[in-house]
Amino acid sequence: MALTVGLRPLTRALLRPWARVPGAALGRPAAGSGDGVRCFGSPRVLVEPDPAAVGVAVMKMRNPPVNSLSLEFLTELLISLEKLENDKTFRGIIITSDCPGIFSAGLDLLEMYGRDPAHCAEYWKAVQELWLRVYLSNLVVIGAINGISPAGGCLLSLSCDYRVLANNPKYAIGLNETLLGIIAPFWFKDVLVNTIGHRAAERALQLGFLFPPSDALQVGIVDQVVPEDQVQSTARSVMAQWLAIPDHARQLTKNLVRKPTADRLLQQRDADIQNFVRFISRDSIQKSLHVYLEKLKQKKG
Ligand SMILES: CCCCC/C=C\C/C=C\CCC/C=C/C(=O)SCCNC(=O)CCNC(=O)[C@H](O)C(C)(C)COP(=O)(O)OP(=O)(O)OC[C@H]1O[C@@H](n2cnc3c(N)ncnc32)[C@H](O)[C@@H]1OP(=O)(O)O
Repeated sequence: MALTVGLRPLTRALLRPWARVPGAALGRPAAGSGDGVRCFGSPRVLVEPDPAAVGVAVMKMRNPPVNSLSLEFLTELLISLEKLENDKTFRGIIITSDCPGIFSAGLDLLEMYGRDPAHCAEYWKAVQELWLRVYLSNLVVIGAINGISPAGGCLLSLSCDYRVLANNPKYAIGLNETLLGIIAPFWFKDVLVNTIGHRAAERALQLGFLFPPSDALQVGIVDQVVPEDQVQSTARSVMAQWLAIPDHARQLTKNLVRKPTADRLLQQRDADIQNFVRFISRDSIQKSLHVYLEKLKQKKG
């Protein structure tokens, strides 16, 4: 899937061979990777082969303070995902967070507030790309959700094949866009409907539900809820179960199930970008984002 078509110099620069990132070339331990484990990645994304599971990589999101999906962060995630897809030694990825208490705070609001249409278009293209890359991945993708996961963070989780959530009441998950005065685009909606059903999705989307773990399990937005210190080990054991299936049969089946949903976006990506730019540029929407960002600041007292 072409990554750099239509992207501006900034993003193309970021997409240059990731090995530019000091110490992060494949095979050399990246800074802070500890005991020389062969890993790679970039400043905001650390990818480590799982020492206990052959063919499995753990992708740690580390864009402090809240793993908000900025354009740079999205680009680094895309680069790491592409490398894993192209490295045939990997069959599965566990996506998790290195930011305590937060899986991902979702899309970076500052990429959508006070930005010109060209930037918003570039940003939305990267958001689309991340979803398509994860949702259609040939790898087994398991979300080890070790923190709160609103909106874009929930979409990332829903795009995995399986979701393990830590049993911490603070770690709510959901598409809460209406609480910000905005909306989830149709492909966010489609993935939620596919996961929890039409009526539950309709209610959750309109009310901007953030489901605490027990409710998230009950409605089906996650597959398992476990004690916080068992999230990674549970993700690893589920991965082993999924990797016991022959890759080609599992990949063909995943594609059979997911391609119609992905095609709805693939057939209208430019129109979706234009719709996003028109919508997000509305004065009323910009005002809503301003109010929400102010609330976040006031929350800190
Ligand atoms: C009719 C046609 C329609 C066409 C439609 C087309 C498209 C649809 C249109 C738009 C699509 C939008 C889809 C949007 C998806 C999203 O993901 S929007 C983001 C939603 N995220 C949230 O609501 C989470 C907001 N954050 C929080 O609730 C909290 O920060 C927290 C994650 C619970 C963490 O709390 P805490 O640990 O207390 O940390 P702080 O709140 O203090 O935050 C630390 C700093 O991080 C900043 N921040 C937090 N979240 C974000 C974010 N998402 N983006 C940017 N920045 C964020 C926060 O402001 C703090 O910054 P400072 O330290 O104050 O600088």
